[in-house]
Amino acid sequence: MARKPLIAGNWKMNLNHFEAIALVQKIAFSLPAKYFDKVDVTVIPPFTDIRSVQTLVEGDKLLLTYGAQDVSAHDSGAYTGEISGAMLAKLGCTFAVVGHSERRTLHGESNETVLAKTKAALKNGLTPIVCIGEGLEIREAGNQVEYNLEQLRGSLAGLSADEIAKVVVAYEPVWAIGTGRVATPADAQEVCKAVRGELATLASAEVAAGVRVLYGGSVNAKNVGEIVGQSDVDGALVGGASLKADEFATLSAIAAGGPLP
Ligand SMILES: O=C[C@H](O)COP(=O)(O)O
Repeated sequence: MARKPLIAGNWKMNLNHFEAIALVQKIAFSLPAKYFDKVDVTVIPPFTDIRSVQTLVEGDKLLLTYGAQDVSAHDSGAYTGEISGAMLAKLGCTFAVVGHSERRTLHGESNETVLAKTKAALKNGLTPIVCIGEGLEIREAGNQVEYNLEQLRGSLAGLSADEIAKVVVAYEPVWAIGTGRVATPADAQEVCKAVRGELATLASAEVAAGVRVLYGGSVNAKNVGEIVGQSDVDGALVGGASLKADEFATLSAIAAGGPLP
């Protein structure tokens, strides 16, 4: 099954809502409609920017989508600082990132938490981008496939095949995030292929063939072509390079198969 590539720009804790508007305007200017037949492009700003991005995207009928960097596992109530899936859906979000390694490491999120957030996203019609990824020690010991599949099983445990069909998986080796040390295309393919195999076991071969599996970790305009050229890599979760309009538009165009903007 042909899977449309997805380029998701995770801004992390960068850019206020004025800067968000400027960046989205520049990206949209560089990526006219023809690209969107071949690639889905989404931006994942901080929560405080989402309303401004919504106004711009809806007002100017832009074809890029947007999402959130996290979602609460809870529906509503006394959860200070949390943002619910219903709130994000009301803001027109398409995606919610769950289980990013920075949440797992810095905020102690377990697979159980990630699973609860994945369910909350699905319940509210958001597409969860479920992140998995090994640290350097695991990679150096050669246990990356086993480790990632365990995270995947834990993060999707008990979901139905229909639910799994609605998920995007992002493989992000922790040692490649923000370090400039990108995994080789073969490294990315190895784990993404194993992820697809595991999805076939968890759901079905048909579902696995339709789920988009992204790679993330120091992706930029120079390396994206080779990475998304791998048969089981369906796009990228981009951090640093998503903050530069020209570079993000260029790497999105490359994922679309060109031409360069
Ligand atoms: O979510 C994005 C990833 O953490 C990758 O970040 P990076 O492209 O800055 O390495």
